[in-house]
Amino acid sequence: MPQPLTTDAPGLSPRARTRVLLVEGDAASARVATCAIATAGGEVVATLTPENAEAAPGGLDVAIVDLPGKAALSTVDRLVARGLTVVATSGAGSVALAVEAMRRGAVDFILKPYTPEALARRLLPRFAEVDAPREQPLPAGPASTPSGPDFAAFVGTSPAMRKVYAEIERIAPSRAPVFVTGESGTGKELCAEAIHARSGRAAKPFVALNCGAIPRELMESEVFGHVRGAFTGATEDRAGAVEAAQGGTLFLDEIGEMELALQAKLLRVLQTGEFRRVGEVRARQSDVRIVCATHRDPQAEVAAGRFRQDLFYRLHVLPLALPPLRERGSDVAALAETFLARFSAEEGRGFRRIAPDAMDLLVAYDWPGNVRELQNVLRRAVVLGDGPELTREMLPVEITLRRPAAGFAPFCETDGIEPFWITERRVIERAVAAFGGNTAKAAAALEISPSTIYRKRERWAEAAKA
Ligand SMILES: Nc1ncnc2c1ncn2[C@@H]1O[C@H](COP(=O)(O)OP(=O)(O)OP(=O)(O)O)[C@@H](O)[C@H]1O
Repeated sequence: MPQPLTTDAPGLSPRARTRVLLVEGDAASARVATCAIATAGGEVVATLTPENAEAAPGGLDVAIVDLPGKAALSTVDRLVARGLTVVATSGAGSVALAVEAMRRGAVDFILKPYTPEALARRLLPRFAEVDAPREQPLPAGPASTPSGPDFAAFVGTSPAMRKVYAEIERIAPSRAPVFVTGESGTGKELCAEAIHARSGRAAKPFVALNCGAIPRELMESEVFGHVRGAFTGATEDRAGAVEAAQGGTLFLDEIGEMELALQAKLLRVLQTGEFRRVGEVRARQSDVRIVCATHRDPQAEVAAGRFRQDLFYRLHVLPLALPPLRERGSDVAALAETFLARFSAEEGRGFRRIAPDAMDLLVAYDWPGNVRELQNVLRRAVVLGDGPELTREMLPVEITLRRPAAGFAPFCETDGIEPFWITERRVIERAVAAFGGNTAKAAAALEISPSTIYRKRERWAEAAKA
């Protein structure tokens, strides 16, 4: 009889944590999911591959089941029949499979690839449901305990973010579309999740599609589904994200990357609720709330002819602008401490605090890649170093170069010299801020084209992600 690959984690009280079965054939995904389960307050009792899922032990609360193909649906059936709360996961392009899993009793599905943080956020309410009287768990581990989120999954109490939280509360109950703008990594997806969770649709699916990450030729099928024979490789009928999100919320990230022809079809959904699977004659009726997001200036995209004006006005009913991290003051420190504690627990390191001079550098840095960049900096420091203190030497050079070190000679020849891209970025960001975030006006004042600014920003954000 096949044996579980992993058994009870030592030192965890089985009564205190949600007992989870992980059915996952891919070792890398299993590692990410295990981190996420611990962060959300669960305990992986067994990790099984889909082939040996029959070996699941008793006493489980939740099963997280990857669906590599149709055959795995029978595992969902068996686990649902055993009374487990089943959460399905699947790779891109498997939306139809996930829809079928939900029809068979799975309570949620989560598209891969996921980060540990994103998966943990989705699992947390499910774990809370199976053990309602239990207190909301905090990440386990040796690091200092983070204070937890301040609103939904957001950390931060700066005036700029309090305004965002109040707006989310106000707009969540409406059925109208929401248009979220903000630089890359500011938390636009988190925002969409918070809106969904506070809406009357919270019990229905939240489906996120990143239009920038899906190959153009597959996009229509991912959004609307297709029928068998619609194109080469379409061997069966498949539902798309609109159907998967039926009754719930569809989050379209990087909406500006959607082709104009597809934008017209989305407009029709917004006007009449109608859509067609690719290759299908009859129209279907949808009931989804659309939240979309872009890191670009949408008005400039409309002006440049890349975004349909009629669609823009249909979507831009409830606009929500997320401030860049550099405008959130002390949130940087709160976020850094939260991430240090979280990553230290996940990576089994003993970090407990950030040295004051390292914290000064973090707060002074202007974070072009925003919260995601801060996360990456902390993750890298935790993985490469060890505690108890995170010191300035553990920070990357673009952060430590920001200011001369204490005791730096006042007239040293190299004083104030920095890499060209840092100077360039400062000039551009200052111009954009001076024109209230209007990239087109900032570009005109700098006598460069707006696309140069977009390209450079993308490069800085990519560098921050690397
Ligand atoms: N205020 C916050 N508190 C805690 N975590 C945050 C906060 N804002 C963002 N994050 C985290 O930072 C990461 C980036 O956030 P998210 O994906 O929502 O950004 P985004 O604006 O959608 O980025 P992109 O434009 O690149 O798609 C995620 O892991 C998210 O959980």
